[in-house]
Amino acid sequence: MLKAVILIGGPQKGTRFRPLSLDIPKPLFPVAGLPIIQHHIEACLSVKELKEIFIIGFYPVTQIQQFVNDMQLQYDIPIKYLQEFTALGTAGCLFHFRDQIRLGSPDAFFVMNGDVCADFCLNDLYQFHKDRSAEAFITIMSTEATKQQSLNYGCLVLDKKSNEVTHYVEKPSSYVSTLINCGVYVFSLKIFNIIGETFMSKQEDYYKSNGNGSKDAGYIQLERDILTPLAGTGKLFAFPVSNWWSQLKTASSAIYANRHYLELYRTKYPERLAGGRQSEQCKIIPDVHIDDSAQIHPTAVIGPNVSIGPGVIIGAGVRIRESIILDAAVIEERSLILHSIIGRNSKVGKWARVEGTPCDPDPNKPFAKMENPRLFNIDGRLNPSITILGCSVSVPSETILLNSIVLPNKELSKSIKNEIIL
Ligand SMILES: Nc1nc2c(ncn2[C@@H]2O[C@H](COP(=O)(O)OP(=O)(O)O[C@H]3O[C@H](CO)[C@@H](O)[C@H](O)[C@@H]3O)[C@@H](O)[C@H]2O)c(=O)[nH]1
Repeated sequence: MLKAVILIGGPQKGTRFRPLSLDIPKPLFPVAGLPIIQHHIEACLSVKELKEIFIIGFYPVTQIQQFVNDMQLQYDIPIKYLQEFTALGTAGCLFHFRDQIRLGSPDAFFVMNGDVCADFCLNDLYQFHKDRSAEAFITIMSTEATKQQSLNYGCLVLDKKSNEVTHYVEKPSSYVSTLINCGVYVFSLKIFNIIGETFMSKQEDYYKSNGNGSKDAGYIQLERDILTPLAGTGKLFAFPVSNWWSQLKTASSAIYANRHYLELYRTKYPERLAGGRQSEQCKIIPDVHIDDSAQIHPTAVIGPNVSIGPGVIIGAGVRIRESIILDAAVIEERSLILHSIIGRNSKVGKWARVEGTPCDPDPNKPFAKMENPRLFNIDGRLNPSITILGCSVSVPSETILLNSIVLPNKELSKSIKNEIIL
């Protein structure tokens, strides 16, 4: 029997995802029509032996429980939200809830960062771990990145024959390896002994320092406190994959993830792609997901790589490409939406143009990943990015919004370019 844990952090995390995370916790932001972590749950369901899923984070229960209830109804598997009283770190939270994870003695459990998106190949990852179950405490799913981008991730050095991780450095300051940690793992239960030892030694340090230790003794980071010392001991392995994988840190990466999840639907869930009834309504350029309750005018042209949420209304002659339109948004006739996210309940008036700049990985660099730039560059100017309208924003007719971010509940009165409207 197997279990899975999805780590979602809390409201203080995911700041680069604002303003989209202002009215909805980032892990629940819809990409390709589903909350980000629902894609994780679906990946878990593809593993036959997997019998229970835990979502661990420090968001208030009220923000996550409805989603968990919906998932329980939709899928036939127990799913629980375990709330940390404070951030305990990526290993500290596993240790804190170890009794629940160990219950029923699973053979192993998956751990997945909630802020990655991928064509998760959990069955293959588990098979790899199982083949080494005598020695492996942890198997890390890993992938290649460029030399420069690898510095933003956990970097692994492998023994080529056995795939044992001989060296691990989290976000190194200079080049270590282009093989990076994807934030998806299989853990054996034995790992709790190792985390336990780290916990005890941190506690001792804390008491010795007379309570003046910098971090809470319960705060244990998986990457620095566990993976780094475990490398080279024969207990840490890596499973390199070449499937699509990306981090989901910024709003731009949501557009990128949207495109890839839609592409995966072609083989895994073709029924989620617009076609049949929807294609009779308007012109669809694949891949597109349209919620059944959306109303699309027959003369609109939608796609490629567009997701349209519940209750959205799209007027005559509207053109939408590479964008996410969230619940109950209204796009009035003849407007154009490119590389943008339109927040829930927002309204774009007639003949308006809402356009952003894509931040896709450089196609000329093999293994390039999404850049996740900060909002502002070193000159204090806004980095070009997708255009984002927070929830309940109103854009007047015949205006242009270019590379801009508009916070929730704003009523714009004119065109804007490279601006943040606070
Ligand atoms: N429950 C819980 N979750 C947490 C906590 N801290 C972080 N998380 C969650 O754990 C995941 C990792 O978050 P970060 O700590 O921000 O790490 P990172 O910069 O994303 O880097 C990690 O992921 C990379 C791959 O995306 C890895 O390459 C890197 O080595 C590392 O594991 C996120 O989903 C975040 O919400 C915590 O205290 N508690």
